[in-house]
Amino acid sequence: MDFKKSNQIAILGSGNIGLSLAKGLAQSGLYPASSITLTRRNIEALDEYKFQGFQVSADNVSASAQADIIVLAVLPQQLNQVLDQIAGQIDVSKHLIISVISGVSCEDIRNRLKKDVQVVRVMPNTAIAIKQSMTCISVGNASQENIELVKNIFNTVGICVVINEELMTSATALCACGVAFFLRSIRAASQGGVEVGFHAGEALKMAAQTAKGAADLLLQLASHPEHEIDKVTSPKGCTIAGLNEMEHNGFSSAMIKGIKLSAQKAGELYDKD
Ligand SMILES: NC(=O)C1=CN([C@@H]2O[C@H](COP(=O)(O)OP(=O)(O)OC[C@H]3O[C@@H](n4cnc5c(N)ncnc54)[C@H](OP(=O)(O)O)[C@@H]3O)[C@@H](O)[C@H]2O)C=CC1
Ligand SMILES: O=C(O)[C@@H]1CCC=N1
Repeated sequence: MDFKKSNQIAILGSGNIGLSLAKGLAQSGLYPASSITLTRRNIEALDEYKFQGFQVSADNVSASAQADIIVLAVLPQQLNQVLDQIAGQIDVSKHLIISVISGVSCEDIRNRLKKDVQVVRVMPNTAIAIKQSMTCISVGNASQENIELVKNIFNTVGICVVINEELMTSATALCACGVAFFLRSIRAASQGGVEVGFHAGEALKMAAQTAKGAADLLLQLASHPEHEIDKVTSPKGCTIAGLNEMEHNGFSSAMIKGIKLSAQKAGELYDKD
């Protein structure tokens, strides 16, 4: 029997990232909707997912008892209550816990559960819904078999890398918050496009495809951004005029400072007590 497909997953906290993960997993075919239980307190908000074949529940305890993999996807400030609820159901010989929660270490989770259960920390982004996530994983105390299982899951819904746990808050800023940062820059480009003559809808589509092409130049050619920029900037041309104007206004500096602040904030989201 295929080990992975035999697993049941419970996603405790089915909000933005929990549902994005559920969609990506179901789309990938690795876990059918029927093998995924989605929980939240307001389950009426999950009606659409119930209709699609996911199991939905407001009961974290029974969802955890039935699952092999428990995904923690509530806000950091909601975590302790959930851990206290499910602690009694955790079976260290069966359960694997995957936490997507920012700023909470694997050790924090084990300490709260008072159990030496296997905990892996992952940082996906919302592009997981379309199998395009950049996901960072820190393996905690997981067995090699479970590490391979988690890597397989997150490689199926995007690309994953294993990193040291102390870099997880940095990964949160760069890769998870990063979706918002790049989206805002695409939105700003489209607003510039409107200023120079395009309707909003067409400007957004043109800006998004341009951003996608630029990213693919780096990913597909393993190229450096400045190398590709040099090819665009004709001498005395309009690209360098626009680019330098952006830099005079702090374009790179704003992105760097924003990522630094996000990473710092990511480390301050959880109150252990
Ligand atoms: N959004 C993102 O892009 C990413 C978020 N993260 C992390 O994922 C976590 C969730 O973030 P996000 O999805 O944005 O937040 P959301 O607020 O969208 O989702 C949290 C969900 O948890 C549910 N919830 C709250 N309390 C409970 C409970 N006791 N039992 C079950 N469900 C509960 C809420 O629903 P209800 O109120 O109905 O219970 C809500 O749907 C955070 O820790 C964040 O740091 C990580 C990577 C990316
Ligand atoms: O904004 C947040 O706190 C969460 C963590 C990463 C993305 N969203």
